[in-house]
Amino acid sequence: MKDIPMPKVLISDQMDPKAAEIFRERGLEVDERPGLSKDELKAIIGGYDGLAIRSATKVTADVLEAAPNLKVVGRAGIGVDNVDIPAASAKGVVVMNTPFGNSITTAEHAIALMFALARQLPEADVSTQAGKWEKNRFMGVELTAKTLGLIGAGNIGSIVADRALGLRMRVIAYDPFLTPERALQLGIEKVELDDLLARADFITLHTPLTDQTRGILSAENLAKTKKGVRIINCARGGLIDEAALKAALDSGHVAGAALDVFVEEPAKQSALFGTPGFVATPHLGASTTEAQVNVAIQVAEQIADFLTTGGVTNALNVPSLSAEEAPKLRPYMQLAEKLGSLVGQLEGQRMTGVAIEVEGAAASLNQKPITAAVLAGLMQVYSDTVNMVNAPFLAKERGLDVREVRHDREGDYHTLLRVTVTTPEGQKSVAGTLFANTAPRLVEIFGIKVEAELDGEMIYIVNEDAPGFIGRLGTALGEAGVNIGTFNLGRHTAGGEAVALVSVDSHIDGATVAALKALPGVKRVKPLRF
Ligand SMILES: NC(=O)C1=CN([C@@H]2O[C@H](COP(=O)(O)OP(=O)(O)OC[C@H]3O[C@@H](n4cnc5c(N)ncnc54)[C@H](O)[C@@H]3O)[C@@H](O)[C@H]2O)C=CC1
Ligand SMILES: O=C(O)CCC(=O)C(=O)O
Repeated sequence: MKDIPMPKVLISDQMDPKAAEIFRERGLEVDERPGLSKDELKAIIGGYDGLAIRSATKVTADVLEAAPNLKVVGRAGIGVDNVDIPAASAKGVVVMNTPFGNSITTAEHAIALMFALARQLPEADVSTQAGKWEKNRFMGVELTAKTLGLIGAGNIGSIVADRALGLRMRVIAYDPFLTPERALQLGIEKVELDDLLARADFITLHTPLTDQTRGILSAENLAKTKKGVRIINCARGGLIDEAALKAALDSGHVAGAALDVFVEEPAKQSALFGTPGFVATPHLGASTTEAQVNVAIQVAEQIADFLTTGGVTNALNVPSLSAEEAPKLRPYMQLAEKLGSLVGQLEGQRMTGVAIEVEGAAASLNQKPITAAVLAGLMQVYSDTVNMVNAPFLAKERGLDVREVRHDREGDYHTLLRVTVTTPEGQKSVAGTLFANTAPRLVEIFGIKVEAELDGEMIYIVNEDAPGFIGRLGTALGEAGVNIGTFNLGRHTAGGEAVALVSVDSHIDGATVAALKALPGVKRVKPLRF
């Protein structure tokens, strides 16, 4: 028996040693190579199944191009702006993050920077250590009873709110996705952006960088802030217009600004450096021992789960599938991929829509991975590098209308999966079940009942049901030197249209297809491969 190679993971950024420990404990090979240049990464990435990163490694389209074996990228942290997710999806690579492991730490950094601004701690420290003792220079402001404006009230923003309320601040938040119920639960006031800009004594940003949030603190919006406002950004560079912030600090409209993140990182130089009231840290938001242990453990567990069990947690481009669900769903996903592949091979690129129906026991399962598996089978007619990750994107790109239907009733089978495609001639459907809950079987093809395993090389034949046909078919295959494995037959009515699904031990070449087509009563011959 051939040995299955052990999956290999590359850790390409500085990461807590716990990550490598977990990979080894889970039976994976791991290399730790932080600080690689892009070319060095491209030169070695081809040998890895998994990549564990923080923010320094840039997983760009050309890095992905150099990684034919890569299956998963795991970000030990939250922001994935250093990963080209559309390119990863197109290549079938799962992208995961660890959305909670460093939230508390980052919220604490925002609070630390708020105190640093309120009491000018960095400048006071430099002055004092220079022997100046400038007690009168450093007059601060109290936080109690001040208004803190959160832009973004997700995981980190909510923790900042909680800590700020503990400091007896008033907290207002601008977040279009914050529900009034959640705001009430957090004890904060949901406001519009202009209201926040006008009212806040301190503003802290906690959104991802998107087309909607880029430059949310633009020159125009900075001008709407209260004179003397202090601004903190521990989220992403690019949320604030850095030139406009510099001007607002110089004019004294903004009393202080603390940035942990910059448009260009590493920020080795910036017009903001040296500006009075400006505080900078080098993207330290997540840099505590606790947070780094958390994210290292989480990312390693998630990557190891995926590579060893198929479990998918915190993925950004594929439906989640817990390590507990994965073994239960695996036979369904095999069945789904086979049915998708069957109908794709038979209908080619003419399909405009697909409906995926689950019935009986299958209806109680997470349907998203089943759908993705059907599409992975179906879309093989367009690309031979398709998998569950890129198939839904490919289907969308091709304008395929995908529908999911769930029937709680049980029909003839305790569990059934039906794939119906829309073609120029109408709807055509195939259905399958699991024997003994594990073995995928085709039970219906285009309205005809059959019972077949879809495996290896097969031939699909449509013929007129007439005596002697099976003998002639067997003879023709024998003359072509093709050995038959199994023979599965089905028909609408006696003497009507019949189908044969024949599994064979070797590839069916064009000459054999032609010989079968020449048999009396044969309407269609299509070699299949699973
Ligand atoms: N400095 C650092 O080291 C770290 C930075 N971060 C960054 O912090 C940011 C926030 O992280 P989380 O709170 O975990 O994310 P999250 O996804 O839990 O919260 C983001 C919030 O932003 C809101 N939002 C989205 N678009 C918005 C818009 N146009 N205007 C206002 N609000 C909007 C969302 O509704 C959501 O509530 C991310 O960009 C992340 O990358 C996270 C960890 C460490
Ligand atoms: O890994 C880091 O140090 C940065 C963390 C971060 O920015 C994030 O998790 O979004």
